[in-house]
Amino acid sequence: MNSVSTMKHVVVEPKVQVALQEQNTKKAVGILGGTFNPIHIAHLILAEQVYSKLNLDEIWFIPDNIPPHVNKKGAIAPRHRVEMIRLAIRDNPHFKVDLTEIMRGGISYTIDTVKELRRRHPENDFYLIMGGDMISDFKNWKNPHELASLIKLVGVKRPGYVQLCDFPIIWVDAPFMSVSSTQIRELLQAGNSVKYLVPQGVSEYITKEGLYNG
Ligand SMILES: Nc1ncnc2c1ncn2[C@@H]1O[C@H](COP(=O)(O)OP(=O)(O)OP(=O)(O)O)[C@@H](O)[C@H]1O
Ligand SMILES: O=C(O)c1ccc[n+]([C@@H]2O[C@H](COP(=O)([O-])O)[C@@H](O)[C@H]2O)c1
Repeated sequence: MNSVSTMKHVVVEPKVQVALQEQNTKKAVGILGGTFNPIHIAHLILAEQVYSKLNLDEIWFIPDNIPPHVNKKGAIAPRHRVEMIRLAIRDNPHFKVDLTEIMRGGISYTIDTVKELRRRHPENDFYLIMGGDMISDFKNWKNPHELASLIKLVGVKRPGYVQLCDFPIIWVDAPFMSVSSTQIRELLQAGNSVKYLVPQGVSEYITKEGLYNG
């Protein structure tokens, strides 16, 4: 007997039916926040691995306006970071860029973003994707307990970081990648190539706009 004919004999209460329908119609969206200064291959690879392994419908890249971390302030203008994300994801129909944080302005706290996204998109079920460095630091974020109660947390391990966290994390395996935006900025400042570390369109944009020159 196949599963479809088995299902015919299962009586599902109306309340449960609604819950099941809601579950099935909600779009599963992974959100990856970052400064993306600039976006690089590790961002793209980890996003694709999470998309595929958690069977999500979309991944939204959310560039921050002003990053909460003091040491991250002074990133290049949002318009350049957004354009580089657009160029990096243009061939991938399930990757999107979302401008919630840039439009809101000010310091980009994730709790504010998650609340705004849940209000504007009740049709979606959101998953917050974080690299291992973010996971280690998560307890120091603004309202971490409330945040963890509003969204599922997804972690991708990152070399050099202790992946300890008291919050429930869905860990997704991805190739261990030590690439970082810092490393790319340093290579560019020293006049070295970043070919293959960022998509070709991003590398061309950096050259055309003269970004990250020494
Ligand atoms: N190599 C990597 N492995 C796993 N996660 C990563 C990696 N690079 C970035 N991430 C994750 O991607 C998200 C956005 O990262 P972000 O834009 O800060 O890039 P970054 O490379 O960490 O930048 P920077 O070097 O400027 O600190 C964060 O959750 C971060 O942990
Ligand atoms: O909400 C917070 O308190 C908070 C503290 C640190 C980082 N974040 C978010 O984590 C993401 C990665 O941050 P960053 O600074 O490494 O680019 C980005 O979306 C930040 O807004 C959020």
